[in-house]
Amino acid sequence: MNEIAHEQEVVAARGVKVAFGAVRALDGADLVIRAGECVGLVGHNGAGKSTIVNVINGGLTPHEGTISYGGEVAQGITASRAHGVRCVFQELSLCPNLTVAENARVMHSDLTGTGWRKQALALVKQQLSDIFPGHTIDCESVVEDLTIAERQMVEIAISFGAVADRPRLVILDEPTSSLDAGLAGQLMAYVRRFVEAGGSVLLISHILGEILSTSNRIVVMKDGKVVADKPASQFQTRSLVEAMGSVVREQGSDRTARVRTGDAVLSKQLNPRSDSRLEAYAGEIVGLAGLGGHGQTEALLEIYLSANGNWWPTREPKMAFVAGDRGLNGTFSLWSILKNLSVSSLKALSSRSMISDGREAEVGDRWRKRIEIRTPDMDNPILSLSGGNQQKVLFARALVTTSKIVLMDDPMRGVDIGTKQEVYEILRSEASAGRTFIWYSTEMDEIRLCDRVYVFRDGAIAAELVGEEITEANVLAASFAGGVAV
Ligand SMILES: Nc1ncnc2c1ncn2[C@@H]1O[C@H](COP(=O)(O)OP(=O)(O)OP(=O)(O)O)[C@@H](O)[C@H]1O
Repeated sequence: MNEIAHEQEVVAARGVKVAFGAVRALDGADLVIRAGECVGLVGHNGAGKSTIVNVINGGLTPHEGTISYGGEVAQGITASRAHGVRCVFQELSLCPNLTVAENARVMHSDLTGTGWRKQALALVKQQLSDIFPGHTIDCESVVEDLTIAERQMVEIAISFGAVADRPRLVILDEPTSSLDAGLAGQLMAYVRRFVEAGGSVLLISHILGEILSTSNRIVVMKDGKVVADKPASQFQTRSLVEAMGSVVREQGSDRTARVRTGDAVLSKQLNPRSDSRLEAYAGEIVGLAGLGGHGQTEALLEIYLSANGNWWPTREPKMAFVAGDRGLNGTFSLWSILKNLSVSSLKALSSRSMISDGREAEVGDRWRKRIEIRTPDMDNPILSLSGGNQQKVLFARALVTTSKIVLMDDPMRGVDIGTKQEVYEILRSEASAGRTFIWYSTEMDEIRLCDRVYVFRDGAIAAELVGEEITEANVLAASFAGGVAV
């Protein structure tokens, strides 16, 4: 590869400061990205990663510091686009009421003329097949009919696509948060090919394995500053976690020893066409695994609706639900952080139909400390929180209820490793106290924490794994037709 091209600076942010009221989102951060490299960007929730992305992408003007593209100081979205910067945002940004091809047109303004629709269709199809060979997305469908994983794939494909000018830097903010391991692997392989051909990628992820295996260089942010910037080969998981300011904890293996007692607290026939019955017992953590989009979310929704069909709030709801697609069905975007947290327990926080402000604030304060929701004030709007911190609020919302069963739809999307470890411990202690969790996860590390796992394939349960049978090999074998779990 050309050594000069390697050294070429695509984007440089120097001494960048951005404040939102009292919050210093960026406090003098420096980030340089050169041609032909994948830079991994990691840091705790609220460290400033999405903010620096917005600055580089030209959507946010820094209060101090400079941005240069190819050595030329400039600002704004037009300048960043002109220099080949593309961004796949953490909160996906496709227009839901347009088709996949129409969304490609929105992103690529040079798709013009009478044949633009055909061209757009060809562009996305080609790009999707290059990145995710074997995908089954219909590019003529309207985006709101796609699953969250498919939307993520489409947005990635559109960003890497080239019409007149090729992308020079593609920023991927949590690109695999909704993708299963197979799709995530395909994307990481494509990133490596793109970088080898001279392109640049800024990869933000809380899944440290993919950062370590894909990046050439890793930048660690903490509290709005860059605290480490070294070749990826000089980091291992432990040193990376420590650089982020967290502590690596050993995962206990006691979950495998759990003995089922009493009657099932949940027993549900899922798919009338098959004999898929999902059961759960008090104190169990039941995992739903398999390739993404094979019916796990639908199963959770079916279970939830069968218990809460009338939608009336009750003092002791039987089940709570942690949404994975927080933008679509998780957060109330015009409400405060506190109201978003307390909305599922209003009955319990009220006396004589009046909500007790004091009790609500006390609950908010307790959970803010327990899972470190990073905000100076719980009355701030929910959208003032970083993505991972919003997800923590949704998690707290479910745990605050007295529900005996908690359904979780891939709830750790974008949550940092320190908090994840905290949440895993909360799950264990709540399960020991008799709560039941039914947990769909796209991460194998989380599936391993479960007592029992149902592997889904084509909308039905393909296998049930217990204790030591819960291995990646068995989950993968059961995920594909013809595979046999041992
Ligand atoms: N529009 C906003 N208004 C107020 N505060 C904001 C706004 N956007 C970001 N912040 C704050 O700036 C800080 C940095 O947020 P940012 O989204 O950059 O973090 P992050 O590192 O991307 O976190 P995550 O891993 O959770 O995505 C956070 O404390 C966040 O609450």
